[in-house]
Amino acid sequence: MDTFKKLKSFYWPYRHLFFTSMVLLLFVNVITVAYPIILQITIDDGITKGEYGWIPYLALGFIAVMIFRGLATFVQQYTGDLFGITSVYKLRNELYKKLQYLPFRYYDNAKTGDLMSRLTADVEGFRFFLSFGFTELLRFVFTLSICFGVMFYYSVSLTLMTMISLPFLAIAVYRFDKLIHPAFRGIRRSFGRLNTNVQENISGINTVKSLSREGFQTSKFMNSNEDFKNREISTSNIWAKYFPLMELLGNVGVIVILSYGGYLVIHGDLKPGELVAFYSLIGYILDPIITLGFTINMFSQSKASGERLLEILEADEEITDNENALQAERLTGEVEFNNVTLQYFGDEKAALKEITFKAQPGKVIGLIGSTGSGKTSITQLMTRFYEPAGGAVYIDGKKVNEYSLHSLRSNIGFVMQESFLFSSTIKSNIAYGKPEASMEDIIHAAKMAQAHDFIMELPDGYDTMLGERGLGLSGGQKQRIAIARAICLDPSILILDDATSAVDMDTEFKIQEGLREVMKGRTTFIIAHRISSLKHADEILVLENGRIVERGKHDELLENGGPYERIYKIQFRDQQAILQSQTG
Ligand SMILES: Nc1ncnc2c1ncn2[C@@H]1O[C@H](COP(=O)(O)OP(=O)(O)OP(=O)(O)O)[C@@H](O)[C@H]1O
Repeated sequence: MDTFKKLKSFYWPYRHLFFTSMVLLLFVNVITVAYPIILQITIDDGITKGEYGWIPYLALGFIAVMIFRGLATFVQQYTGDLFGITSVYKLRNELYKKLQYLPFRYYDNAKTGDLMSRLTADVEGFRFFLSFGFTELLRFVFTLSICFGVMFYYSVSLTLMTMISLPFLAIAVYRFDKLIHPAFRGIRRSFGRLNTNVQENISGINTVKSLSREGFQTSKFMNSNEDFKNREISTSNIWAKYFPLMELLGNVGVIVILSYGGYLVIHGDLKPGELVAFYSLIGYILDPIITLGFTINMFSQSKASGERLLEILEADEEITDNENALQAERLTGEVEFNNVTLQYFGDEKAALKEITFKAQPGKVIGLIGSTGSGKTSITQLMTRFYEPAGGAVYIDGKKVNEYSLHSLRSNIGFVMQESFLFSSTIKSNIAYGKPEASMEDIIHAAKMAQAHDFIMELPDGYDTMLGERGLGLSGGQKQRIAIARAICLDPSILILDDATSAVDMDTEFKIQEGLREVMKGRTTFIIAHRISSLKHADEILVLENGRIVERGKHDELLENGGPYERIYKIQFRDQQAILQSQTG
């Protein structure tokens, strides 16, 4: 019940709907028990005694009871459903909000398909229980207590005899629950894996097709599907074994009524009408007892779903605003790293070691080094995507964690290696970080990013709808829109992480010409593999294995005889080779 207790804040505010539904359920149960009682009176006081005049009145009473019951059932089901739907609406919103604020570290280990199945199938499983499961559990309690009450009133000994099989039934139900709960948890996990497979396959369809791995992907999916199927089969086996057993044990009561009840009637210890009423009552009791398996099953499923939802809700947000966080309107953009170390979760060695540098406002810092040397990691500490394990990062003389995340990040324009474009218009993609931006701001940003001309050539210009992940644009065009997006923020710090790697040299040159204008008054970090992209930087930091191994201006570094010079020579040699092949 811990899961339900923890999720209480989502359904408890709507308890009035739940209690209305429950009171009506009790009412419906009481009325239901009136049927066999009316039947008993009709037989014992009407037919047996020859008082036929009563029968039309009893029939009318019966119709009235049925109408009442129908109305009560309608309202009871409606309020019960509303209870589930409204609770889950709030839960779904909360889950989505939580996902927005979870740190990058969470996503490093999470799988999209699995998260999707939590937000859909698990939420739905939980709703189903709130709407129907609770009601079914209470129906069980109400029906059993009311029916047994009436049965005891008619005959104590016959009631006790009908209860003979109940302890066995209880054992069967208990064992069923013990098996079915883990089985359902397994099904939910397996479904999450299945979703992940589909999602990854669709997202990576280019890679799959270009490497002709369709067969491999299909068999990978088939394995997951097989696992899902096997789990479903083994769960349905549990059902198949226990359901008839529970039904059989329940039916022992019917046999007892017919044999022992018949004996009592013959000896005049029970009236015939009472025996008929008994027979109907045991029918009412058996139904919830037998479906108790189904209800428990639903309970188990929703408990498993609730646990998976709680895993998201309870995940540590880690990187949040500190108390009294500063709301900096506009930073000047002085960035300082003081002996910073970074260790990613699960990694044995540090990704950054003893990083120390200071970037004055408006300066351009170039970061170069082999892949995995830590260039991106440096920039991700400025935006607080991750926290350093040692040392501190300062912006405008204050530690980055002193600012509110919003004010910090809205001062930093980040163009990533692979920026994500949403399936909406180009205009709204550019203005994504600054929704209040005017059309002039958007066009200005696009012009700076050398994107305006190609946007104007598109049929709907800035109103062109982009497909998912920017489908319909070339890699270079997507990147230019991403650059425009960062510029649109008018940030005081601009980070270009391999931002021009997807464009040709000519476009790169043009973008850089434009960026030179953009960089004015902003501290800019350029991560690049091509020396040509950062040779004008005020300071170049050369990284190797998470350490700064060289620093200085382009000309100074060329004289150093270190890694920078080596990279330059390789790239220069390549250029020479290209030129020779073109001229020669
Ligand atoms: N989210 C992460 N979780 C765990 N390890 C990570 C994560 N991101 C980066 N790393 C590791 O940290 C190290 C530095 O990575 P980083 O991305 O900063 O390098 P980089 O110099 O930007 O490389 P590239 O030029 O390929 O982009 C690498 O060893 C990488 O494997």
